[in-house]
Amino acid sequence: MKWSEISIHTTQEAVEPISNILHEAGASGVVIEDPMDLVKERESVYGEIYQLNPDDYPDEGVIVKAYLPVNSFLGETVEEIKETINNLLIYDIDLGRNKISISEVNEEEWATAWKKYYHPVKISERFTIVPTWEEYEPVHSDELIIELDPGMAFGTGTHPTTVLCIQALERTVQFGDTVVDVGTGSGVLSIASALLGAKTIKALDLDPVAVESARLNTKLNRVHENITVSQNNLLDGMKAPVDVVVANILAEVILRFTDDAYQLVRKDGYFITSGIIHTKKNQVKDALTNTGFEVLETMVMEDWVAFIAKK
Ligand SMILES: C[S@@+](CC[C@H](N)C(=O)[O-])C[C@H]1O[C@@H](n2cnc3c(N)ncnc32)[C@H](O)[C@@H]1O
Repeated sequence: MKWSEISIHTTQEAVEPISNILHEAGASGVVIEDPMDLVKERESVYGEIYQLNPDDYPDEGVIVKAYLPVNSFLGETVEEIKETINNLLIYDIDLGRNKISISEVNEEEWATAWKKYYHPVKISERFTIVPTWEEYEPVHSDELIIELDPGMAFGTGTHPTTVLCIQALERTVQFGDTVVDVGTGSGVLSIASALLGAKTIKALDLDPVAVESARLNTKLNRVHENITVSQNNLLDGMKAPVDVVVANILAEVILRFTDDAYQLVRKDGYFITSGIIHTKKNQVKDALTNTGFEVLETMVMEDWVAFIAKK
């Protein structure tokens, strides 16, 4: 099959919403070329493998690339993507150069194109994310390893919004807990919860591709007996009090279900929210407080914010 590569030169702030737009338009995977990745301080003592080539990165801004199958709808799809990206300006999202280009790649190139950017990364005190195709020897005996093949779903585990969630889970999840993961993507947060000792986890996503990817990854990590993956809109139909609800979704989406999360979480339980761009921080914080949650912690990484809220 022929694939078309759509390449968007934008800003760090716009990466997340543009990635979502590309996924929703049916893109089969997203590659992010952020020059910040080249200068980030790394804790090399932990033995991660970094093989980043500066030639692959822009001098300024960020390039988001996605792959679309070449078919008779391609023209319309690209126009729709351009229009939806331009609409982000309404939300005051800086699009930078907003230069969009298209080129053709064959399936073989596409299958490996994004993998070269993805290597084992130690993302928190305890967790290291390891792509399934890499060999990795744990450096510490108490290190927790998440093996991932995100495939077409969001969630390589290394995006700041995901890292913040995993760090928040480390601080909240107790042995035997019940966790609901809203917008599970590759399943990474559910897998992290299971490795931290949660007993019953519900991993939910609207996107059937994510559901499939999460199912595969829960098996790869041998935690599938604790995790039920289902296609579901937000918290629709969820009952029984739970200890932790975690959601790494855009701020606009979080605002839609803070009330449902409050109903679902038991007293003294937690609601972890991430995916919040800095400019939307107060809006989400106010919504959490107005619903009845107490915001215990505000965590920040690059332009992203996450909250640990308690009922
Ligand atoms: C930013 S990704 C997070 C993936 C993963 N949890 C992580 O932290 O890396 C957000 C996910 O939310 C899903 N999503 C978006 N809207 C949703 C909705 N209304 N109900 C359930 N899932 C939704 C998307 O399909 C996507 O997989």
